[in-house]
Amino acid sequence: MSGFGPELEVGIARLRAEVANLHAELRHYGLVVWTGGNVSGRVAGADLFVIKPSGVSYDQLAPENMILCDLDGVVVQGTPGAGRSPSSDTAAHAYVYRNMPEVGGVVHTHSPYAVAWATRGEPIPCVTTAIAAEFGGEIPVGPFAVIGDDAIGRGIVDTLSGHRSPAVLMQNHGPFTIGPDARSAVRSAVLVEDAARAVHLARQLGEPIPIAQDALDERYRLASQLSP
Ligand SMILES: O=C(CO)[C@@H](O)[C@H](O)COP(=O)(O)O
Repeated sequence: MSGFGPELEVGIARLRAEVANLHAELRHYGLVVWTGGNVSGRVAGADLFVIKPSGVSYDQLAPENMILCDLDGVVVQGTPGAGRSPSSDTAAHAYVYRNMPEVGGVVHTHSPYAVAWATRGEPIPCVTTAIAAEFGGEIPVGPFAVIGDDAIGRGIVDTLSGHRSPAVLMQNHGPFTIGPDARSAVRSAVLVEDAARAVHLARQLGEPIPIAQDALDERYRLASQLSP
């Protein structure tokens, strides 16, 4: 126990298990290789989040080695997993949690089709009903930014604030997704790769047909109503 009070301890323990398990989904859908990529989740009722350790094999990820951080990305000492460094993208996740209070989960992957679009700095156009439903329009591109300070987080927040899309393609890097919880952010990470692949394939055949704005809006509205 780390002195947070019993209710918070239970919440943190549940989130550790959820975040650890969700990493298996990244592998299941082929979104990551080696130790790249990361999932985090905000602790309900506290200025804390849980994220994976850096450089640890996916096979070894477990609730007890997930790392608890404050919203500045500083590891909470004396908690399980605190002996390791948190994922190298921790500062970006922390920036998002600090600046987007509605966000409860953040995911980053190097899923190959989405990375390919990111290398071109080209938004993925909304040319399927699946893209309209999940992203409500094109999937935007964020600025080029390197790891080390708040630049990646700022790029995510600046691009996604007020945008329907829960996904941004950070230029020359890859997709970051957000959601009300970690599972939703993982779902968007899966769907952004699916969109990137489908539109890439469509372009091999010619120029995809755009969806009329009113039809796109209606599809998004319906999907938002049905969304769990
Ligand atoms: O793209 C990057 C770095 O921005 C990440 O995907 C890292 O590859 C994550 O690795 P860990 O530090 O989490 O092991």
